[in-house]
Amino acid sequence: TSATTTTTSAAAADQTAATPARRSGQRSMIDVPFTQHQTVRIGLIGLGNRGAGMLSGWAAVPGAVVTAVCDIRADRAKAAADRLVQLGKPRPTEYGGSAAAYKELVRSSDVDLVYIATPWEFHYEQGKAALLGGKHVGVELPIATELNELWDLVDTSERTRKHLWLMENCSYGRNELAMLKMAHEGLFGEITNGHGGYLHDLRELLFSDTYYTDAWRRKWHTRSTASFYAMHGLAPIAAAMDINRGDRFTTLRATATAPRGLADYRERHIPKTHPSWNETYVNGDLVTCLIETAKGRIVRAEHDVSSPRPYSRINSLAGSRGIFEDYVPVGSTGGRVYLEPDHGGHSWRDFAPYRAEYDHWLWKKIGDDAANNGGHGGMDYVLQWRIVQQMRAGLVPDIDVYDSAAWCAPVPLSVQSLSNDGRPVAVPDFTRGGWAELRLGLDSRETDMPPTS
Ligand SMILES: NC(=O)c1ccc[n+]([C@@H]2O[C@H](COP(=O)([O-])OP(=O)(O)OC[C@H]3O[C@@H](n4cnc5c(N)ncnc54)[C@H](O)[C@@H]3O)[C@@H](O)[C@H]2O)c1
Repeated sequence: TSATTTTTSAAAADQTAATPARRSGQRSMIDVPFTQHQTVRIGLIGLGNRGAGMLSGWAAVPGAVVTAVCDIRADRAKAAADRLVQLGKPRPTEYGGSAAAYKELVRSSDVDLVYIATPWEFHYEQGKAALLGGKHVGVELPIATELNELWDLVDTSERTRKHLWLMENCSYGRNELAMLKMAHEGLFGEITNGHGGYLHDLRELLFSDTYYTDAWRRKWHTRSTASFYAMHGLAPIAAAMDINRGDRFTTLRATATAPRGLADYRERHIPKTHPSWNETYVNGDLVTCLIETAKGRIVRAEHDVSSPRPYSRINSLAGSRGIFEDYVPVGSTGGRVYLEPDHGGHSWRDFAPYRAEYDHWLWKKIGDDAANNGGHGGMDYVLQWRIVQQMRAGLVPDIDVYDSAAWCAPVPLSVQSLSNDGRPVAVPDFTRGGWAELRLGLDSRETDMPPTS
């Protein structure tokens, strides 16, 4: 089987010969530090559940100031500005009232960093516009949904010399970062495989008339069969495998189950007069991607938001000396391990002592602030704090445009593979050969936040 796999994958990987050449004026953004910013001035685009939820975290980070807020719904921009004033912060400029209002924000001279938290369909155009406006850009998941768009964001970042990255908060999860440190310290031996994903029963929210604005997220399920949003679980596995930092994704093959969950939920819970009854759901409930790497590792990335089940990002990593599994009911951290030579007897051990020993410096340093200031157990604030710190200190970002493009590529590649009977398709090398060199990323060395005065 493995011989067949290798041959098929090699054939598919050959297609990466199609990597477009860099145009003149374009240079790699690998290891490019931010220029130093005394204060990081932030402009927010999209102030719904996520954008509004991240507002107080941005405002709380030392050295950050929110100078601009934008939403197509002007009342949301005003509410965000009012909230900042309530928090004792300066009133930001409000942009809103039209789909194009964000274009003024990205051109404004008092913004260094644009944060985009609009529906998926706007990320590419808004992210690109922010780069062209001379801003660094943090984009919610995914940065784009088509391969040509991912390439264009890479190219635009390389031309404008500004960073664009995925706001992958789960990369900063405490378990994920401890797992990363353990991987880099060799506790799993040679890493051979990992699994991650996004398994979140969103059915009630998808059919809510008030949660997702204009039900944008449900509508994606009427358009294509794709792994829309596996990044939360995929990115931490990619980091542990040094993807684009010593290894790279080479091929992807996908499977999808039949779409059953949303229609079944609608049948049981949604009145026949509801507009959703005009919709047909085509995305498979469980979409699985198997991604192979240049070093022969396999990653399984899953996406399911339409089936009844407790939440999980899977988050499991294994190698020649041991295995970690998250989201299992063992101990306080929810994780379990089995590591040679310490463990034997085919029985799992609690992850808690390992998490304590391999706790990432970011959590030791700002874990308490994170717990007070942010959602998702504090990892949102750790991400915000770290970005602002990197911009102020003039550091290289932990997550760059190449990481982001690789983690989001399964969205279009799963469509390609599924439309081709699940055959492997080549994953582009967005680094154009720069992937092979080992370099630090999320597993960073401790640095201090520069003083605020
Ligand atoms: N990282 C995480 O943990 C996390 C959590 C939740 C959501 N998200 C992501 O955040 C993004 C937003 O999701 P949400 O749940 O907040 O959706 P939402 O519908 O609550 O919010 C989207 C907002 O964007 C605004 N908007 C739409 N078009 C716009 C435009 N052209 N210009 C300016 N504003 C515009 C809408 O009016 C709305 O206020 C999505 O990408 C989602 O996947 C990430």
